[in-house]
Amino acid sequence: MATATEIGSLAARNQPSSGGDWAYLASSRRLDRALHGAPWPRRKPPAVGGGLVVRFVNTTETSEPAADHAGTFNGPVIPEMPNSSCALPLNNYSMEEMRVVSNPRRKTKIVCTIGPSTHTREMIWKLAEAGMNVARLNMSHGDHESHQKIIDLVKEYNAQSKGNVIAIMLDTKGPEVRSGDVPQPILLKEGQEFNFTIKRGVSSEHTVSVNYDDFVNDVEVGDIILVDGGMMSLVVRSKTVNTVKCEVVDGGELKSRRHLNVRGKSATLPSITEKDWEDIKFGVDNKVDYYAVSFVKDAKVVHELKDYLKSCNADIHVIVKIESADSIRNLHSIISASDGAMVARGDLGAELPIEEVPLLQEEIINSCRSMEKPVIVATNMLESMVNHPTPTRAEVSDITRAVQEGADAIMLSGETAHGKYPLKAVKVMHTVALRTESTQSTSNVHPILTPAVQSAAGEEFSQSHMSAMFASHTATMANTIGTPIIVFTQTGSMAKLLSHHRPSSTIFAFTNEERMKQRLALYHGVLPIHMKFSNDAEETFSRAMKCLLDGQYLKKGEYVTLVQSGIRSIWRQESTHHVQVREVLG
Ligand SMILES: Nc1ncnc2c1ncn2[C@@H]1O[C@H](COP(=O)(O)OP(=O)(O)O)[C@@H](O)[C@H]1O
Ligand SMILES: C=C(OP(=O)(O)O)C(=O)O
Repeated sequence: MATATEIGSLAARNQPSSGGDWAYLASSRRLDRALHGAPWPRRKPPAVGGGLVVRFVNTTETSEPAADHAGTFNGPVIPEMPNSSCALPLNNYSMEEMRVVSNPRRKTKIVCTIGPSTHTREMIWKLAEAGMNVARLNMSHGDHESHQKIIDLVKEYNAQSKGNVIAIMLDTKGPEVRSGDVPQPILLKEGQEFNFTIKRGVSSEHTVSVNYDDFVNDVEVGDIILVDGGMMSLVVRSKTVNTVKCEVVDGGELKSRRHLNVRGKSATLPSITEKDWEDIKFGVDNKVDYYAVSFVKDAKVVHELKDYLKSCNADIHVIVKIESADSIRNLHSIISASDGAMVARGDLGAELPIEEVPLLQEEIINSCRSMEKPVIVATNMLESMVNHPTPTRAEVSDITRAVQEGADAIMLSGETAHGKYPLKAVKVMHTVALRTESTQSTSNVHPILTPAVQSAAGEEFSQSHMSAMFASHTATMANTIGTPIIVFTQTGSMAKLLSHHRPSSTIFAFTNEERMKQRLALYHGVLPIHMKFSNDAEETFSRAMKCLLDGQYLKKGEYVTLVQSGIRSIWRQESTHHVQVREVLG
């Protein structure tokens, strides 16, 4: 174990970067060379993480289907070491990724919606290697058979890869209103009359079905109907028993199953519909990791779902989608009842004025952060990449903003579900997130102190107060001395708490629960690793160190912060929490 003197000298050698990586690059002739294609000079990385590291990297190209030619980002997963009980992915970087990074591992996680462009074995593997951390199944599309195939493929990937892990998120359709299926897109022209009917199966030049029987009752003459969050819009001119007659305001191509929102109104449907309950049962049967619950109006529905899950002994976490005026009104209670939230900007920006969306995004992220819940920013992040191989600069800024605001994860929807360039989209997301994170030195990442930590002083200390305090201090200490954190967890609780405090280096979360490894894939900065725990603490620690050394995540002589804590005590007899700084021995 490192002595106090050793730790002191460690801190002195590792000042956090202050000027930012770009400032360093820009002031250097290396920028010239980078722009003109000359090779980068090799530079010795500092002995311990925390300072700037110029990585010299190899070009990695993989063969891609169709139009998409992205390189791998998480790198190939190394085969299991003969003498090691775990294996980890190596970080291989493509030429385009050559840049100054202070930490080569991305902390912000990437959620990919799986659809027709990506539902094959080959594409799921490639998405995983390109940086996908969570696979999202949107139950608004496809059937149980097609979703089952995707779940089986992700599980097969997880079983094979060992070093990498993909969590599965089932997104409920919810009480959303959609137009029906159309054999081919219907062209809507500004000024023309167009009708929505509650009769099923209608699709003509002038009329399409709506999947919601009360649609005619809910809308009024003068209401604005938004298609696909405003890509097209219509004004209601009159109604009959079955039909809403409109005039097209902004035209476009109406495809199958498009979102319909009435500006300023929520549908009067229950948050969890009959179809949702069937899909939820399907999720229980398949042991998915997360539900993303659409159109949550209040905390009651979250409690109802959680009670149901408890009754079937299902350990599935509930992410609430914040996408309606009602969910904003009840934001605090909804998030507090949940296990995390998604800023579902598509419907949010249709129900509420679009200029509110960025402000609400920040508010939702801050609410989640203050309640120690993970938060996902979703929708349109790289929308132009559905059809184009490169993003708009505004989209790049959008990713940067979500990362700077502290989101745990950022999400791709159509980009990976039905886009032409799914792998390139993941690659862009990865690169932009990584670059943004590289500018976030410890000095500008302020952990949000939770009420538990803030109120702990002077109050009676509960176990959860103690854990929150402990995580906060551990993260601060690891930042100060510039060490990675190794945590041993059965319930995931201490890994999540540490993630909440956003330490500057990776949190290696060792768990003996396969399920926990999958769940932790969503959390900011956490690299989950499954490993059998021994009854002997020392034996387990050295297995973990060996595993990280084999995976080249640690080097001999480096220091690590090693944490034992959490709800269920492992190995500890007298202390409730335990942190040590250790030197990695070869
Ligand atoms: N499982 C699926 N099967 C078929 N198409 C899908 C599937 N998942 C997503 N898509 C397609 O990708 C698009 C974007 O995905 P997403 O944002 O999740 O859906 P939406 O915008 O319709 O809510 C969908 O509109 C749909 O065209
Ligand atoms: C993510 C969203 O929901 P969905 O894609 O399920 O409609 C959204 O509305 O932004």
